[in-house]
Amino acid sequence: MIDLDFPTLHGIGFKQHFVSQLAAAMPRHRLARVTSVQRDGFTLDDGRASFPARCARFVSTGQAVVGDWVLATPGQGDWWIDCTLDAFTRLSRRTPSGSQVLASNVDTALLLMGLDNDFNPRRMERCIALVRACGVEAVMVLTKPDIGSEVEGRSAQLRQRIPGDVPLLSLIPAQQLDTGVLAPWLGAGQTLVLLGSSGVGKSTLTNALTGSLQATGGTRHGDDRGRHTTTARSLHRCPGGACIIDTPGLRAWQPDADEDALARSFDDIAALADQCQFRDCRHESEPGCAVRDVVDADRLQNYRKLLRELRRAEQTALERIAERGKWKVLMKEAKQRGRDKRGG
Ligand SMILES: Nc1nc2c(ncn2[C@@H]2O[C@H](COP(=O)(O)OP(=O)(O)OP(=O)(O)O)[C@@H](O)[C@H]2O)c(=O)[nH]1
Ligand SMILES: [Zn+2]
Repeated sequence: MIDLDFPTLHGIGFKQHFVSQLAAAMPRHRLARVTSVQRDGFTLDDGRASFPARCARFVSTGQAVVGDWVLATPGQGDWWIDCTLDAFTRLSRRTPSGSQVLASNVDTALLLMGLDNDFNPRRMERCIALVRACGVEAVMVLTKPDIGSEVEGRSAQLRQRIPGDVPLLSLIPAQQLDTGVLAPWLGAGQTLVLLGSSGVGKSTLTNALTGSLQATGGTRHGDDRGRHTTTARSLHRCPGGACIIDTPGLRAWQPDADEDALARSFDDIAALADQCQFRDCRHESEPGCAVRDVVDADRLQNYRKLLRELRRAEQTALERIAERGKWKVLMKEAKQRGRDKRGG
């Protein structure tokens, strides 16, 4: 077992959860957290100092991501990561080739969306589903209230659409007074990740909360899109003892969820569906539907779309081929019927 300096480690997000995994740790081991990942190495922080490290040959480089806790040993003038501790949350998204872990050991995700042209309730619903499927608390943060349009209408529209237990805040990331509303999530030992499109204000908010100086960028004229100023994820410490993970703007938000996890982000639909006249109601044109007239039509459509994507992603390549084959047969039969009709 190694000596653990709890107050120091707590300042960089260490939790009781990891203690049982340290039974086999050797005195030569240094316990530290990954604060950034480069092509050929990592930056670690043990609460006292930040230092570079590399992955020991038997540990795969992709294994440790920002937010992970690792055990490193010294050797040949470098620090080497021996193992990664099991995380209590792994924030991931689905990608065409499987899934990608964005950050580890995160308590809260601040989902930033601009009240300018960035505003997009469907994307926010996706984002909430993605975060909740990973067991991370979602908090919605609307930025650019000073330059956005229809600010009040848009905020009210979102409040109506997103699950009631997701807090919704609005702030200007650069203003100290504004960022005070985030205090409930910034307790010592907490880790937050900032997610949102490029240019929405993630790095500006990181700077305001940590007092550090991340590069920030402007937005493009005309469409308010960002310039992808941040290119890698990185973990920063706040003076109050919380950690913030800044991320580059994401374009694709594919929840890495199963149907149950997705349904939990749309639990208003599931609850109402219990009252539909037909148990297999698709909430389209069936009589006695309890969902259609109550749930926002666009929200319902978005849920269906997410469900379709998820089912498709869960299909194996063979199932997809079989499905295509089934369609081909059906099309052929339909064509034949057409020909028969014309012929006879
Ligand atoms: N007026 C106004 N400008 C803002 C607000 N939030 C962010 N900005 C500006 O928007 C620009 C982009 O902000 P960043 O913090 O770099 O955005 P980002 O989300 O980190 O962008 P990427 O690093 O590209 O992912 C900067 O010029 C900020 O000053 C806001 O609430 N109001
Ligand atoms: Zn129905």
